[in-house]
Amino acid sequence: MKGNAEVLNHGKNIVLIGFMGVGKTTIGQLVAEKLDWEFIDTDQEIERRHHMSIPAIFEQKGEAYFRKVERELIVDVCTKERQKVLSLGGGAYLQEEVRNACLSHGIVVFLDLSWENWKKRLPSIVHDRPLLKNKTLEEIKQLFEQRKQAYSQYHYRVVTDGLDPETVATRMMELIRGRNAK
Ligand SMILES: Nc1ncnc2c1ncn2[C@@H]1O[C@H](COP(=O)(O)OP(=O)(O)O)[C@@H](O)[C@H]1O
Ligand SMILES: O=C(O)C1=C[C@@H](OP(=O)(O)O)[C@@H](O)[C@H](O)C1
Ligand SMILES: [Mg+2]
Repeated sequence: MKGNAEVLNHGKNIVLIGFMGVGKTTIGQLVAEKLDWEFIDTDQEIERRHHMSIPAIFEQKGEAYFRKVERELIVDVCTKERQKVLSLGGGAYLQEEVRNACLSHGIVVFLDLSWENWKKRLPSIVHDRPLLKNKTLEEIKQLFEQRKQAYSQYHYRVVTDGLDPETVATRMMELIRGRNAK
């Protein structure tokens, strides 16, 4: 499977989108390993460049600053790079410029998880997601529902309910390959 860039999308970047905690970082890393492509997680890259954690950036520089940096990074990668697997932060795709860059230059894969299964992950992810802190479950559910609209623009959707990360990654690659083979 490795080094199969020309077969898979002619080397177009693969972009993972979806709500916080659905598995973009985990699955993106796995897909990149399988393809032997470079993996870029926008949050990890922003943390690396700032020598700060995402919660610290939100707290000290504000969300507007974070959104600007995130947008610029994604547009840059989408327009200048190839053979990258790019996992976005869950809120990035709400910005029109981000959606346009990803959809026109990359293959966008939406990781979809039901609310019922997502809820079970909340305790393990809440500590480093500033937007989930100090919110009731009902408020988080509203955010989950509101964001569905933005995530509806994609090339492929993978429903991840009941699937372990390895299975999700394999399914995602089969989907993309299938399209390319047509
Ligand atoms: N398919 C899966 N099944 C079970 N747990 C998962 C799955 N994908 C990710 N996780 C777990 O869910 C949490 C959030 O995953 P992460 O990759 O950080 O999501 P995101 O980048 O979308 O916020 C992590 O604890 C991760 O281990
Ligand atoms: O949905 C969001 O607005 C955010 C999602 C996070 O990334 P993950 O989706 O990887 O958790 C991170 O970018 C930040 O906490 C904001
Ligand atoms: Mg992530």
